[in-house]
Amino acid sequence: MRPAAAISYTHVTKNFDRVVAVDDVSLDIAEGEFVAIVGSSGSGKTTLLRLTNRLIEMDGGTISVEGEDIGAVDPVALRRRIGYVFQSGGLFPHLSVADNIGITPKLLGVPAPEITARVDELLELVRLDRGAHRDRLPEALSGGQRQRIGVARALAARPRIVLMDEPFGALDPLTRDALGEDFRELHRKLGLTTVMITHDMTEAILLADRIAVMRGGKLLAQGTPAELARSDDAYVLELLRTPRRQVERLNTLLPRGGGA
Ligand SMILES: Nc1ncnc2c1ncn2[C@@H]1O[C@H](COP(=O)(O)OP(=O)(O)OP(=O)(O)O)[C@@H](O)[C@H]1O
Repeated sequence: MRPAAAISYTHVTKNFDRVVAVDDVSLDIAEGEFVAIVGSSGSGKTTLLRLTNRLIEMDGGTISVEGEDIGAVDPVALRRRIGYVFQSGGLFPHLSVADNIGITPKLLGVPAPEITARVDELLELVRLDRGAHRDRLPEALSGGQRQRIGVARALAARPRIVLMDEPFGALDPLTRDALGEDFRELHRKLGLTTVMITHDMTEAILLADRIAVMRGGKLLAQGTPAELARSDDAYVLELLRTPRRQVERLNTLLPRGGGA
């Protein structure tokens, strides 16, 4: 028997007025899997993620998380079981780094000394120096540091599932690469199930086990990069052509055997 999916979407639909934001999407995400959702702006990626932890409610279909229909789970309890990393960190500007990271444990009534220890542990996990960062406000951090704090905050209540909405999109390429690699390692080390939205097919191929492609609210295709390459959908193939073209151009333009 196959193990229960960590997240299972069955015929999920969400409308906003006359827009069908998510249109009959069915997708299973296995425990421990890293899945990237790729698609252009407005294809329904964020809506699908927000339906998963009941930030918004669906109009049709079902979603189950760890075998439980989310309709039967209290939304607040559900959100504590699922970490969420927002596009640009989504940190509270008036709270220090430590208070941002510790906010969920605080709401859960964890005693202050335990929160302090957990914050330190999380800062270490996301590779930020505790002394230098604990008491800073988000405005005093770089974009990459803010995203690291966003990841630490999402992990504070020890979720087994993490949803990430274009977490590395606004970063310079080197920081983006480093953070992506670091998160992939955290995903492995902590045994997480991760769903990450990205516009960038190269990032999806490099980080995810499996890629789901959305367009106009529909799930067009899903599979490993090699499986997607065998798709007969023109849009999916076009998405895959971009990373290949980049590699070919880089191979032409960058002399091999140098520093790069
Ligand atoms: N709260 C809302 N009210 C009305 N329409 C909405 C709302 N949220 C999303 N939509 C619409 O639903 C569709 C899907 O939006 P969604 O944000 O899920 O796309 P996306 O793929 O995440 O886009 P992006 O990559 O730009 O974040 C879009 O047409 C959007 O305008």
